[in-house]
Amino acid sequence: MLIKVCGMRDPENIQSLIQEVNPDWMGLIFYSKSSRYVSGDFADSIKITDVPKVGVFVNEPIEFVLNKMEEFNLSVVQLHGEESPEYVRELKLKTGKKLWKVISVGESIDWETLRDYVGLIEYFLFDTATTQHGGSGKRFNWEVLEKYPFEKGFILSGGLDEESASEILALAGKMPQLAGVDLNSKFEDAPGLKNIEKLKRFKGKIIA
Ligand SMILES: O=C(O)c1ccccc1NCC(=O)[C@H](O)[C@H](O)COP(=O)(O)O
Repeated sequence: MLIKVCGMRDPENIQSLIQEVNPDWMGLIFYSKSSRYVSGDFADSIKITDVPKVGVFVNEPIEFVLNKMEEFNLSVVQLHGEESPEYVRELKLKTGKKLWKVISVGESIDWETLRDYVGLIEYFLFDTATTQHGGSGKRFNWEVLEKYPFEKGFILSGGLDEESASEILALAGKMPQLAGVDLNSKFEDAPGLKNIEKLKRFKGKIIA
């Protein structure tokens, strides 16, 4: 089970995360309305950190994404808005990097609307629908995923906490497409500041 820790920005907290948790990815949020927004002030120290970095974007112009990829040395782009398959195709052509498409989950999902993304992305990321786009701290009803019709891997997100570990493992037992989890607000002491002990405990439960 792969682990992404999202909403990082504090250089000391990032160093502790890398040394003590060693996640598969660290997420940086480039959505200016988020309380976890990463400004350019942090770029020099974050750019050189030794962990794959996922940039989180909400309906941004492609040029903005390209600039942040360069500025922060991003390995993955997570598209957290209403970006169309055409937008994703263009971004893929221009960057050649791995792209994740977020699907905001409410009561149900119209799976056909996801089909055009399948050949373009590395993973879908399923997150709880919210007017703030992300970071709600709320779980969606995972039963919605039971009819997931693709082989494409996905990342589970939305309000995951320490107590979610056993249910995540049970879901992974039923769904081999579940490649990883995305951890955020339930592991924070303050927006953008993660509790390293909580993350370590969670990792201990989820990684055999
Ligand atoms: O976390 C935010 O503030 C945020 C705001 C706007 C768009 C995306 C955002 N977060 C991106 C993520 O991938 C989060 O980890 C995901 O939404 C889950 O967050 P949480 O429900 O707090 O676990």
